[in-house]
Amino acid sequence: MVLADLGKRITSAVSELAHSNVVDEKVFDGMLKEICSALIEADVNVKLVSNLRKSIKHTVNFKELPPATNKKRLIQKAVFDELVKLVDPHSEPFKPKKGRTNTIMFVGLQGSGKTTTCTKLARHYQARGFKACLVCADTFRAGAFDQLKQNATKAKIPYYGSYTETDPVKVAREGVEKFKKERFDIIIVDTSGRHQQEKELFAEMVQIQQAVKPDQTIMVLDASIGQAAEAQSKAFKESADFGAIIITKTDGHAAGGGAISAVAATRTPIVFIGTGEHMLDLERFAPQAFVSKLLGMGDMQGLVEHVQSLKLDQKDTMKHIQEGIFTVRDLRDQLGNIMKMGPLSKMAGMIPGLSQMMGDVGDEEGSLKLKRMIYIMDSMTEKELDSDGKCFTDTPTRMTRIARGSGTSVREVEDVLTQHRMMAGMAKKMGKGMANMQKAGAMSGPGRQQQMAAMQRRMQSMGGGGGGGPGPGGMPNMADMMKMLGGGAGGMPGMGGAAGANPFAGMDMGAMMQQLGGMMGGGGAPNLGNMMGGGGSGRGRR
Ligand SMILES: Nc1nc2c(ncn2[C@@H]2O[C@H](COP(=O)(O)OP(=O)(O)OP(=O)(O)O)[C@@H](O)[C@H]2O)c(=O)[nH]1
Repeated sequence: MVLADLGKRITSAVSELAHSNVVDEKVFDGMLKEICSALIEADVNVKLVSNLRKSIKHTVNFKELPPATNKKRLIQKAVFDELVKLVDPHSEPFKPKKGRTNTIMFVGLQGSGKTTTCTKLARHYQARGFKACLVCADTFRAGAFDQLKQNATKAKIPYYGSYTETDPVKVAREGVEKFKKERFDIIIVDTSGRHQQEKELFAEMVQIQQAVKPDQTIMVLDASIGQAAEAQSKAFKESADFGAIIITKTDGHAAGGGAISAVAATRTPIVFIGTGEHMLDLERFAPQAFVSKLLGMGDMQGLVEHVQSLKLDQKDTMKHIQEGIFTVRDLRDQLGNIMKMGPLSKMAGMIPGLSQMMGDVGDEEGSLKLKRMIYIMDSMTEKELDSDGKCFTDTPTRMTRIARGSGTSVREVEDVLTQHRMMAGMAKKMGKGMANMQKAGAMSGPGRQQQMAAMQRRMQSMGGGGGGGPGPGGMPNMADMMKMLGGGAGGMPGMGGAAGANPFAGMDMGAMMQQLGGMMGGGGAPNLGNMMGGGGSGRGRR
């Protein structure tokens, strides 16, 4: 994604400033210049870039800074805030409510990804307990209904459309009426793609809008639209006043800045971004998290949401970890879950600092490695899987048997077992941490308050706002744990600051990175844990 290159350039301009001994106006101007040319090259509208530059200069007001000010921090914060402003129109998007019909209509240029995104969005709401369905009002493109039907069937979403009716307004009206009667919460209407010049098609779009009276109209924009975005989105806005934007294909090679500029041109919020062709490749867009991710500072909230939406079965493993146990089977289940989460590069983008450090370890290489690890564990006996791994050190011939059975090498089997040992060690510490937490939960009076306050402080020291801390007694889930690891979502993340100390000694961000780095054969990313400032235990090979 070229947006990532933009992020890297901005991050490097800012960190150059952070590393220079003297921060004078010349250094500051140099940084601003680099940021602005990076934005312009990424197709962000020139006028917007110029405004951003003025705003940063105005906020920092270099000449009048008192000598004691922490200039670096002030400048970093100003850059972060202005980038957020660039993608934040300060208007709340529509939020669908359960128990009533919410009609959403999609509009956009031909081939922008409307049909695909309609299904992604329906699936998104379905996964969150809404009764969702799709209506195909694209009678213009041959095959449009078939495409929607195929997508909807795959995602198990009810749909409506017609092979014979040529009037899209009629199809849209009939579809919405039918699903309203059937008490669907979310009805998504897909319309045909059109060009700014096609007057009749624009008129037709308005007629559909009048017929179905959508609660929200969403414009779909392809990230590759470039500088044309402003004119196109304005043309749509004038005809069908849309209230939200979804940018698709942000995983492609487009600069993406044009689509970002459309937000400012129409003062409309981006609600989601499409990050791939798969049904699950839809991410909720939040200005702060987006900029945070763009600058390689991660998006823990996004990660938590993503993990929650997958509804992974973590019960057994979580129960084990709570007890300080981690079996070989737990490792296999966790790796299986990681594979479900989608490309590693996507996950890495959400974890602070990881995408930059992952370097050249490609998705393919990473997932091949994971698959081989799973093959290895699939060749183990049930007893071996449920063990703590000691049986392999006691009888090393087991490793030869497994290597042969899985078509891998003894060295790879050893690697899996090393990985398991490290995670088991972490689980043990984690188990102790949980036990302490439960003790604090069971306590009453000032003792409990003290313990809880101490825990809260430790979490806050990890860099984020801290989200109120874990509930006492209740079983934590993977998402909660990730929240703890990332220091909770919300709050301004420290620019360039990696996660710091950790509530469970040894189980820290650094260690987790090391695990991920290790799993992917992170030869190119040595000692990720230490680089992150965490105290990971080091990945040793026997
Ligand atoms: N890589 C990637 N491809 C996407 C994304 N969203 C959609 N696509 C692809 O873009 C192509 C066009 O998508 P469609 O959904 O058919 O586009 P459309 O806007 O409905 O097309 P019209 O009906 O002609 O207007 C398809 O091949 C999709 O798989 C995305 O976020 N990333």
